[in-house]
Amino acid sequence: MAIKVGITGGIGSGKSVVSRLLGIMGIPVYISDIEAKRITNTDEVIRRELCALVGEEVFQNGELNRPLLAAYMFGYPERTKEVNGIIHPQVKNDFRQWAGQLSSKPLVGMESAILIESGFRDEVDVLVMVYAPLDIRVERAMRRDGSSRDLVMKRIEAQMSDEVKRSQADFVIVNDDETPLIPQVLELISLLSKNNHYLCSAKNN
Ligand SMILES: CC(C)(COP(=O)(O)OP(=O)(O)OC[C@H]1O[C@@H](n2cnc3c(N)ncnc32)[C@H](O)[C@@H]1O)[C@@H](O)C(=O)NCCC(=O)NCCS
Ligand SMILES: Nc1ncnc2c1ncn2[C@@H]1O[C@H](COP(=O)(O)OP(=O)(O)OP(=O)(O)O)[C@@H](O)[C@H]1O
Repeated sequence: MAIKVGITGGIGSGKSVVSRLLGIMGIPVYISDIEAKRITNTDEVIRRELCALVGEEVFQNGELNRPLLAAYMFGYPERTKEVNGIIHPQVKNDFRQWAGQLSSKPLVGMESAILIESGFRDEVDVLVMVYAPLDIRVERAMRRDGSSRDLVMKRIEAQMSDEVKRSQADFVIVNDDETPLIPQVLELISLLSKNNHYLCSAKNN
């Protein structure tokens, strides 16, 4: 049975970078943002419920109108809760199926900015928080998405505070543009893979 590692952290903290490093090290990672988008575009129940909540225009030419949904929900906590309530249960089912197919792997990951808020804490065995100071996160997200500060701040307000995230995490990876990132990821992997041996002995083959 694979050990399931949750990777969380606020927008711009560097979860995707950490997930990419894990991927390079042979650890499959379920990227919730990507999978949530795929599921939202293909699941008929989600489509029907989102149309009923937001309006038919939330899908355009069969595809989710992301800027429209983002404008509808971010900045309105009640709306965010309703949208999450439509999408997240399906993501949870999908993650379970995905992880089930990879049960022979020693480690698998699940990345989500809102892993705890969406009720995924119990789906993972170990929770890692990727931390970066707020000002750095905002600058990174603005640069990456070409977004305004206001848009980034609205998303941050829809996410749990770093303090609460940290209190639920087992490990913290600091990604503050100063602390070297790769040694932390390597140490995490080696800690979680104590009984796994990837390297073959040259003598015994
Ligand atoms: C609102 C949507 C359409 C906006 O799409 P867009 O391409 O602009 O953003 P993207 O999905 O790449 O998300 C970027 C970042 O926004 C933040 N974010 C996304 N969804 C949420 C949310 N429901 N609550 C808080 N923060 C969120 C995360 O930090 C995320 O990494 C999209 O984020 C979405 O469908 N969200 C609902 C599904 C969801 O909760 N996804 C998050 C993981 S399950
Ligand atoms: N250590 C780093 N050095 C240089 N750039 C970095 C570093 N960490 C992150 N970045 C850059 O900052 C931006 C945000 O990082 P990333 O996409 O990994 O954040 P995230 O936590 O996945 O955010 P989101 O919640 O929006 O998905 C990206 O453009 C990424 O390349």
